[in-house]
Amino acid sequence: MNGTYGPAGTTASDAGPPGLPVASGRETLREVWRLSRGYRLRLAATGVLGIVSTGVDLIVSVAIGYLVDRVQDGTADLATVLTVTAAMVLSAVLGAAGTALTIVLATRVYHSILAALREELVGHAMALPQHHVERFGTGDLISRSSDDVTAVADAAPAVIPVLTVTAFTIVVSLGGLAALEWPYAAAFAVVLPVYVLAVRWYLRIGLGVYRAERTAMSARAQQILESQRGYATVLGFGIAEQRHRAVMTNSWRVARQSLRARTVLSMLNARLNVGECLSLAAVLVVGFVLIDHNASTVGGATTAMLLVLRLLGPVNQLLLVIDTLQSALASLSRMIGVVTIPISPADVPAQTANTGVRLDEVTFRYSDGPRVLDDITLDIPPGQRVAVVGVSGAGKTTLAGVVAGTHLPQAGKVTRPGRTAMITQEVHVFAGTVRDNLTLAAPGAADHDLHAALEATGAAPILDVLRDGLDTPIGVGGHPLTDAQAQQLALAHLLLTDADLVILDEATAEAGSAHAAQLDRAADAVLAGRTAVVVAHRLSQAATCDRIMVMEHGRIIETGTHGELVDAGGVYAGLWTAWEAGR
Ligand SMILES: Nc1ncnc2c1ncn2[C@@H]1O[C@H](COP(=O)(O)OP(=O)(O)OP(=O)(O)O)[C@@H](O)[C@H]1O
Repeated sequence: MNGTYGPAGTTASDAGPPGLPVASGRETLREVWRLSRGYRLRLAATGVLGIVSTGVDLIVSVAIGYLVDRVQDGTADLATVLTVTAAMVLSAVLGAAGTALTIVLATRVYHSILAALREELVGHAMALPQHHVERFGTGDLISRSSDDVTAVADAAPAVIPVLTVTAFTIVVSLGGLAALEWPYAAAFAVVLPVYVLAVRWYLRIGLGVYRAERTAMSARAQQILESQRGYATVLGFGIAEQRHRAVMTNSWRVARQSLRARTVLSMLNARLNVGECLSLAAVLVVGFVLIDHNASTVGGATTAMLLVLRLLGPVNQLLLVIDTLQSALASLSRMIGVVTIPISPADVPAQTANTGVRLDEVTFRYSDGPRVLDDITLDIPPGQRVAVVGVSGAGKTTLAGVVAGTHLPQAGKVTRPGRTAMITQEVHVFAGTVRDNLTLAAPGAADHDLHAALEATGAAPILDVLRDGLDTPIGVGGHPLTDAQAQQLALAHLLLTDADLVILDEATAEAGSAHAAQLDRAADAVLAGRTAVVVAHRLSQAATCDRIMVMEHGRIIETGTHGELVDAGGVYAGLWTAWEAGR
């Protein structure tokens, strides 16, 4: 594991629950350097433009010094003043234009690299085995791919102009001071440690404070998410008050961390004021001594003061945006932390060209809980449709997850075809049009394919009630769909993906209802000609499968066709009798 787990830089009391890894400074730099691969030429060109623009801009300070000397020795005439003024205006305009262009170019590269990182983050998060995500908490993952990305993106307008201007101004101004008279550069250099110490103090304290703030925000997001997801449970157990208190506690933690961050910022400001005062005084004293010894002119001292003043502005601004920079860096290290989680080959189930499924002595448990799947071995030949039945809690959904590859077994081996698709009990409708939802995993599908899939799964009538047919927005903010419609749409989507192996773990539908019959027909259309594992909540569905596996306490206790199992008079026969009686 590359990253360090848990919120770096926080005290035990701040830490909250263990989270996804946070990348160290070195890892963050390495990853950013790697991501910048395609942009390095542009970055170099931006650097050259920045240095030239800053150099042109500094001509103003030199020109003012020159004018002071000409006025002092009485050689300044109107033509000289006008020429120097024109040169100053021109250099100021060219310098400003060049700096603006530098900032635009730097911002583009910044956002391109950020977009590449976000793509990698989302891709990596999707590839993480579900048990990883469950262990660390989806709230943290969501916070990193939303809040943290926003923090890094929002930092751009504040940070990039200052970073670009400061970096080039420091280099060019120090060079200018040294070229003027080295003692001027030395005077500034003597005060530089005050700034260095201020920055080091802030980096030492600030980074930890900002990470703690972000971590507290993640914990709060996780709390709120869990309370919302488990709303029915919260109401059912009457624990709303308790959940409310937990969210309040986390919100206070966020408030405390934010207060700490702002206090640290005020203390930084005080240090900056001291630095500014000392640098101006140092250059003034050096200028006085040099003029006194005829080693510099008044114009030279004026230029030196102007250069130092120019230097102080960006340096102070840089330290002030370190606030935003720190926050962005903390977010960046959290984003990169996800990217650096290695996905070992063991996390990816073995794939086979064969379209069948094989499980060899598979054992699975959730975290440190008891075994939910206990030494399961099974072989599903290509094209066979297998139903998994059993009482609630027997391990059916878990088995489906292991076959689909979303759960990684602790022991044993799973082999499945590459093109696998699954419908779980929670069908999610993405915000977008019906077409967007249907083509998510089948981007090349034409409209007539979409209509055919909807027809085959009995979902075509959904379009009749939608104003713009396939173009109607659904999901969050769009036309609301019933659970049954969402499920039918998911089945149509599954049909379009043309997977070799289909795993169905649909939500239960009341036996004998029109909805149940509809879903059975839709499932039939989707499963035709494919290898399939069906978690059969309706035994009518199991009865039509080629083979039935009965699960109990994480083990397969019976297997056979519907007829064989009914005749055998075992557990399945009992379930079937109860089912028939309930219809
Ligand atoms: N995410 C989880 N974390 C911890 N334990 C879990 C998790 N999901 C399921 N379990 C436990 O694993 C066992 C098997 O659950 P599973 O959902 O696989 O059973 P099932 O047969 O599909 O039940 P149902 O028909 O009610 O969906 C149960 O004891 C359940 O409490």
